[in-house]
Amino acid sequence: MSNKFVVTWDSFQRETRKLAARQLPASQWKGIIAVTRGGLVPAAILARELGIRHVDTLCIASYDHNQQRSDLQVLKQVQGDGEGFLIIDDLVDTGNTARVIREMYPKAKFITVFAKPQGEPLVDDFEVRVTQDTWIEQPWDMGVVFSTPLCDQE
Ligand SMILES: O=P(O)(O)OC[C@H]1O[C@H](OP(=O)(O)OP(=O)(O)O)[C@H](O)[C@@H]1O
Ligand SMILES: Nc1nc2[nH]cnc2c(=O)[nH]1
Ligand SMILES: [Mg+2]
Repeated sequence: MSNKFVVTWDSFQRETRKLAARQLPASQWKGIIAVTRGGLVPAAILARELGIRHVDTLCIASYDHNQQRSDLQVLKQVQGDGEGFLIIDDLVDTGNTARVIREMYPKAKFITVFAKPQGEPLVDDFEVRVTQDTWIEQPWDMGVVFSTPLCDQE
C-alpha cells in the first residue's frame, strides 16, 4: 500500500456519528450485528447514537495465504436472513468479507465507516472513501509514543 490514512479515536467517532445519522429512524431496526473484530467499535457508537440495545456479533476470521486474504472462516453467525438488522464493519477493502456477509444476510443493511473502490458496490452506505492503495490505520491498532525532538536526532 503506497498511502497511509491514520485514523484517531476522535475522527473515528465523528465519522461514525455521521453514518449513524443516516440510519434514522432507529425504530426501523430490530438490532445491530457487529462484524468482529473491526465492526465492534462502530457498533458501540451506532448502538449509543440510535438507542439500540439488541447488539449481536458475526465472528469472521481471515487467513493469509501467499498474501491473499481470500480464505474466510465464519466462527459464529446469527440466525435468519438479516431482515430488519443493520450489519456494521469498520471498512470494506477488496469486498471479500462483504461478499460473504451479503450472501448470508441478503435482507440486512450492510454499512461500513470506510470504503475502498473495490468494496464500495458491496455496501449499502459508508462515510469515508479512500483510494485502493491506501492502508487505513485504525486507532485500536496504534498507541501514543514519545517522539524524539528534532534537535536530538542529529
Ligand atoms: O474487504 P476485505 O478485503 O475483506 O477487508 C475488510 C475486512 O478486513 C478487516 O478485518 P480483518 O480481516 O483484518 O480482521 P479483524 O476485523 O478481526 O481485525 C476489516 O475489519 C474488514 O472486516
Ligand atoms: N486496519 C486495516 N485493516 C484492513 N483490512 C483490509 N484492509 C485494511 C486496511 O486498510 N486497514
Ligand atoms: Mg474485520
